[in-house]
Amino acid sequence: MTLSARSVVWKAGRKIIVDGVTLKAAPGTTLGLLGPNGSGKSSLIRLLAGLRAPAAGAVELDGAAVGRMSRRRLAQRIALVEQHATTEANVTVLDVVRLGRIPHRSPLSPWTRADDEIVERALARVELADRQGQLWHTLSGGERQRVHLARALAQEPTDLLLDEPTNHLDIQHQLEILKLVAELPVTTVLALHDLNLAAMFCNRLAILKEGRLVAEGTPEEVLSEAMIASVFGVRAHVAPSPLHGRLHVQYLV
Ligand SMILES: Nc1ncnc2c1ncn2[C@@H]1O[C@H](COP(=O)(O)OP(=O)(O)OP(=O)(O)O)[C@@H](O)[C@H]1O
Repeated sequence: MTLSARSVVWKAGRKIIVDGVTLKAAPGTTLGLLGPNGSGKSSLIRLLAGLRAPAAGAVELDGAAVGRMSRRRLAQRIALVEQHATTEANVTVLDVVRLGRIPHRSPLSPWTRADDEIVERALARVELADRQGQLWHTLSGGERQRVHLARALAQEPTDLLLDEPTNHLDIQHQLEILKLVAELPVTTVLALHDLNLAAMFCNRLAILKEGRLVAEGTPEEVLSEAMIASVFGVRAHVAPSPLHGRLHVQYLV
């Protein structure tokens, strides 16, 4: 439930990509990772998911080193949706979402009615219940993204890691998916580019620049005009929205 990175370093060859990041996602938090292209968001998410071993530091889940947990145990706890998540061509939507149940079943345990219900619920949550039989390769980019989120929901994780989960979605689905994710009773870490959506749906934000964590806190603590100028090189006006009260960023070009 508490996923944390302690002084985590990851290198590609000799180049330092994630540079000593210390970060904790408290239970139930929706933590947004923000930063320019190439700042290390995806790399950090893969470290948190246990897909990569840090060159230094540690990633822990409830105090246990993620690197020492079995793949199966890890998959029972952490679900990951990657930025360019793909899957084999000749499978249906239902096949993909059913994959989410694999970590919870042993080779000898039969598929149960409960598994069916979990899969159906996950599909309904992303509004694709009526597409169960459609072939994966015929889906649009946004539909694929929603199917992968449904697969992650069917996994019933305690911790959900999402790399740009809205990049292919129309605005209605961006809002719906982020609302759904923010309301889930799980810890979520998600990489986002849209500062306004981050302010609306995340309780905490972590800002990366050149692999380093340069700010962490509530949107109100972190999303300042000075931070946007220094990290993103963009002038902006930041003020609470009179409509919904969350911070609203307007860019000045
Ligand atoms: N396996 C690798 N080999 C070499 N360089 C890599 C590797 N993986 C990542 N990088 C580099 O590390 C940097 C960070 O990449 P990463 O994908 O983590 O950034 P990001 O913040 O998610 O970017 P974006 O917003 O563009 O998705 C980039 O410069 C990338 O080219």
